[in-house]
Amino acid sequence: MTPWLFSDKGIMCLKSNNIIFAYSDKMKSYRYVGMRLYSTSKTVDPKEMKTFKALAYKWWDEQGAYAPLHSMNDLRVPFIRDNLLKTVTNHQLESPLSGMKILDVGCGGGLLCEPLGRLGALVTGIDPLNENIKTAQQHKSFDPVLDKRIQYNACSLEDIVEETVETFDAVVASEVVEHVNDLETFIQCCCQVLKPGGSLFITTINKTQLSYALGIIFAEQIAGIVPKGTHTWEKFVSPEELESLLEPNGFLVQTITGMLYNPFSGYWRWTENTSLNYAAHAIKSSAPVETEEHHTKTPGIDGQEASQK
Ligand SMILES: CC(C)=CCC/C(C)=C/CC/C(C)=C/CC/C(C)=C/CC/C(C)=C/CC/C(C)=C/CC/C(C)=C/CC/C(C)=C/CC/C(C)=C/CC/C(C)=C/Cc1cc(C(=O)O)cc(O)c1O
Ligand SMILES: C[S@@+](CC[C@H](N)C(=O)[O-])C[C@H]1O[C@@H](n2cnc3c(N)ncnc32)[C@H](O)[C@@H]1O
Ligand SMILES: [Mg+2]
Repeated sequence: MTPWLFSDKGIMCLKSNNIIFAYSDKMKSYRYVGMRLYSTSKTVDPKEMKTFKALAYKWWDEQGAYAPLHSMNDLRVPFIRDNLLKTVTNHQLESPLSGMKILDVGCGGGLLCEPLGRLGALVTGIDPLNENIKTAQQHKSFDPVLDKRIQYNACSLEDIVEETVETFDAVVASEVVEHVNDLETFIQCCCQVLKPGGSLFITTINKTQLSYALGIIFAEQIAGIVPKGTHTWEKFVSPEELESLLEPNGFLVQTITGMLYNPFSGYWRWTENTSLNYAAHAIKSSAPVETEEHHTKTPGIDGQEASQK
């Protein structure tokens, strides 16, 4: 990673712990400028960061604003585990994901990192918002086993892509893609950090009239299941749009299946109906991507792709 920022204060250097320094020609040294509040990048929307910052210390309140994400673990943890186990020949019963490296992008307070760590996986959780990562760090530190298996980093996906090319067996982006800018770049980065044959797991909200009525009007304005202003319907992603981004960017879609939230019980169930929430599993193709012109393309970011006849 080259942690350089360019600003009206000259070239600034981002050191670890998100502390920003600026180089002073006069003093011939770096001086402290301040703390970075969230990672800026092509895929991070500053408006979204403001929304999430307001709730950054509420992640582990099981009855609070993130209650539906706590109960979603009943579906998404077995979904990830079982699909990953299809790719291995044998596994330990007690820690079936032992040895697997998982990247949880947009991990928030670590609600999904922790159960994946308990299944034996080595989990890297990243989130652009410092406050989320602080909450996640603090929570895992209560459990010495998880403390070793999980590492957190306050950064965007683009920040780590260069140093983690083909590193992970799985990338998870749960309830994240409807909050990102430039979804294609986001998907391309997911592809780059995955090993060939690695798995991408996405859960999100479909872009339908029903998701507007129930996901925004009902869930936010009427029932208060999700805080007001959490979601913007225009940013919702349909399974068709997701597939149309995954397939040309090096993925083979395996499964797309619906999830239905029962607001009375607070629990989720699987359904064939994908008109509200859904989960997707795609595998990074081992072969290079074929483009329309029959050129061989290696997926890259910012349109930097190797092309050969
Ligand atoms: C205009 C207006 C108000 C219309 C509403 C009228 C109305 C209530 C119509 C109901 C129609 C209906 C029942 C449709 C269901 C469609 C369907 C697929 C039916 C299947 C039938 C079936 C199998 C039923 C089984 C029994 C069951 C489960 C019954 C419940 C039915 C029901 C009422 C379903 C609606 C559930 C609901 C309110 C869904 C909201 C959808 C949604 C997108 C919620 C977001 C949930 C979420 C991901 C929360 C986590 C989260 C995320 C974020 C973030 O930033 O992303 C932030 C947070 O704080 C979070 O908590
Ligand atoms: C609804 S929360 C989901 C948290 C976690 N994945 C879970 O399910 O418990 C969305 C998270 O995505 C993060 N996020 C928003 N935009 C992002 C982006 N462009 N890249 C990575 N994470 C992002 C937010 O900071 C927030 O923590
Ligand atoms: Mg969301």
